[in-house]
Amino acid sequence: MYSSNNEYIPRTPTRENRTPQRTPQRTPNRTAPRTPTRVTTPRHLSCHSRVAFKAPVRTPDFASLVRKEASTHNSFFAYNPEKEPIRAYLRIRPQSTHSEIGSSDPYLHVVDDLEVSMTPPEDSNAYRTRNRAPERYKFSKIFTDTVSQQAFFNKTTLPLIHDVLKGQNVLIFAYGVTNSGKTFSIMGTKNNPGILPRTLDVIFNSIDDYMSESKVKPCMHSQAQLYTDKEEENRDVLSQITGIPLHSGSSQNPDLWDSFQLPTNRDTTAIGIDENFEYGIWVSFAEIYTEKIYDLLVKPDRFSKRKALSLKYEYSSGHKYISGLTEVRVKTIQEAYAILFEGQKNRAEYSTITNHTSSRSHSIFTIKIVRIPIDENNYIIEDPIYATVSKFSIVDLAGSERYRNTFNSGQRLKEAGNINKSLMVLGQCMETLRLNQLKTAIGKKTAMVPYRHSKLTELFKSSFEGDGKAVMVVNVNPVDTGFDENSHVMKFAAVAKDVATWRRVHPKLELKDISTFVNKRLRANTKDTRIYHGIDDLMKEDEDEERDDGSRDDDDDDDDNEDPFVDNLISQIDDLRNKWMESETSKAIMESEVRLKVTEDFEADLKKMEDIYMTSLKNWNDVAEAQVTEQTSTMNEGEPNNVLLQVQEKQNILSSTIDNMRTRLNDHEATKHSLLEKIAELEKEKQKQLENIKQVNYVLKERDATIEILKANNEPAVLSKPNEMELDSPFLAKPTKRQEKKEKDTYTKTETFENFLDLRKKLRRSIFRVDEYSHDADVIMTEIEQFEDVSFDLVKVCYLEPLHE
Ligand SMILES: Nc1ncnc2c1ncn2[C@@H]1O[C@H](COP(=O)(O)OP(=O)(O)OP(=O)(O)O)[C@@H](O)[C@H]1O
Repeated sequence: MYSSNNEYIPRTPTRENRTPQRTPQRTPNRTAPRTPTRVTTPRHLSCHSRVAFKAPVRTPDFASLVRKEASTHNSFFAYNPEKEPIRAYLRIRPQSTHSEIGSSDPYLHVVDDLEVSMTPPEDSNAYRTRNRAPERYKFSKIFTDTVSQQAFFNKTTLPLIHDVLKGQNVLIFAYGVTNSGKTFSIMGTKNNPGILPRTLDVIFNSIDDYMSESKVKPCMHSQAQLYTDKEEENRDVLSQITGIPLHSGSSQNPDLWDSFQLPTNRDTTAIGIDENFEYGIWVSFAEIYTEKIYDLLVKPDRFSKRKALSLKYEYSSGHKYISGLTEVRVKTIQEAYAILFEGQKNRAEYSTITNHTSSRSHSIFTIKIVRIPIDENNYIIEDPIYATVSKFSIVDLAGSERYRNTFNSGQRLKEAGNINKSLMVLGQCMETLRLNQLKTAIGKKTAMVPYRHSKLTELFKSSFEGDGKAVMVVNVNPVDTGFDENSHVMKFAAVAKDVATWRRVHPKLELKDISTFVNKRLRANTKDTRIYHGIDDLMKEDEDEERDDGSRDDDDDDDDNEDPFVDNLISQIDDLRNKWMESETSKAIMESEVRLKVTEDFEADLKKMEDIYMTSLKNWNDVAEAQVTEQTSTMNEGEPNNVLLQVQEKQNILSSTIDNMRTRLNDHEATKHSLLEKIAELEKEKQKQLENIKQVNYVLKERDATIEILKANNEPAVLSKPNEMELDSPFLAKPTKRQEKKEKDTYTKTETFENFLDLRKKLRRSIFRVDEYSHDADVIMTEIEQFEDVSFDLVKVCYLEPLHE
């Protein structure tokens, strides 16, 4: 189980009476001898994804049905993804006795168990080109130079062995620059073995009596199949590889393997296994060099070209595997070591032949564990369809230093380029996976991860994408390696650590209804029930070191029956509880993120609305202010505000206009009335005057007639005085003295008067022929008007009106 900071926390021991023994041999004082029906509890066995059963039916062709279903439907496998972050463990190499002690201060400081800080020294590129502040990096756990191989293995790898024996796939890889201690961490030395030999030790220690003899073997990525007849004949692959004659009893005789010089300091740990299975162990050893995959269990031949292997696709799982890679069954730890050493020897020979150091290639040691189920009656189900395959890949990567610092031409450059390419692609994959996680969290489309750009990532795609755990060991050598190189390594680790892989949760396999037609073999009742001191005991020591509170689980006292199956169940419950906690936590985090997002969105919307409102308000204010400013600028102090005055003035003008209009309307009415009255009066007056004019005309006509008569008689005209009626005429008003004088003159000045008459005649004529003499009429009128007291109006009234009548 793992805490939030990815630290492996050992399950609290459930039995107090377990002794923390470290011998690989089982203690002889085993209690409760095993009966063929070992477990009475209904068994729900964890099974690998390849085989999933809900309720197997007793039909002869059930297995073929399952096979068919498995090959056609991926949905057949229950898929329950769980978050599984990549753990990154930092290991700091101790200063070697040969290395020069630098004059400057060390740039790497361990802050605590989880964090280091790196201060760029003055001679580093970072100091010259970037921020000079210390860089801080967090890890799942930091191991300083004093940590032993055993402690390092217990913390980093032991929990993974537990997982792989339970059917999970695991990948552990060491990353760092050359000479940083990768090979030391993975392989170790004869007296101080590293992760890989210890893993083999623990697996063999744990499996012990449950080593499978079945004919089921692993194939492809995670499939199982039976030996073919031909393979059956050539089963001694191990003997072929190692050159040591092998016979059926060899695995029982470790003396045969003495030449391999087994490590002196072997790991004696054994962990609890599920005793409902037998375990077959298969190992392989490969190398990736200049983007080509080679089998390290193939003996080098100086005279023929080394054969590169290809990656192939396993349809049912969607993952890739190295096609044609030798997989050897190992039944004892000696055999396993023999294969390991053989592979290492071949690697060294290859590097001599091809003139490269082994640190220029990636080495991949794979342990495949085939679990063969045992049914309630102690029968081994020897059918590959019921077998599960899990694998533990241990990878020692090539040095991550950048080639421009080390190489400059030819094969070295190509080699370095390819090493850097695969490591660079690994980094890109990690970065893309990390970004994809973020994108998924916010509902964005994810990017394609560039696994196919290198063999290394293509092969381990499955480990980063839901087919097991991935663990990274980051090695640094702060004394001999420069700041820049290690900073690069740290940055890679920081990205990889943020990647959460998703792993399958295997469905349960119910074995009690298994078909009678399945190939079964009664399991030899080899030994009594064994007592193992499992991972709990092992971790107890570390726990005591770390947590000195003296607390122990209460249920230890009640738990007297030693039953690995119960242990397993408890372990599963613990795991489930942790997963439940994790899922609850992630759910809560997700909920809070959603809430935060919704709140932020709302806030953003409100802010937008507020902005729009404020902007328009500001615009209005600006306009008003501009006007006021304009006015103010032209306004003297103490003067009233012109805008206001203008408005008031406009209002006043408007109301006075309305008043005026109203008054004028009233006046107009009054004027209209008065005018109408006046018109009526004038009409009356006009009538009256017309009457008078008629009479004057009549008088004048008479006078004319009289004058004509007188003229004819040459008698001086004697004009009678006008009568009363004539005197009443406004035109013949009572003459003034001057007028009297004038009249007198007129009468006396006959000639003038006659001119006048003449003119009058002309006038008559011209008016009579209006169009023809209109011009003359005007002239005449002007002349007439020259006479005193004679106006056009008078002439008109006197002479024209009668004409029109
Ligand atoms: N934790 C350690 N304790 C003691 N010695 C160590 C430790 N780590 C590394 N060394 C020693 O440092 C030297 C270099 O280590 P190692 O060969 O493992 O480096 P490397 O990173 O694998 O290099 P390369 O990439 O070239 O293979 C070895 O002599 C090794 O024994």
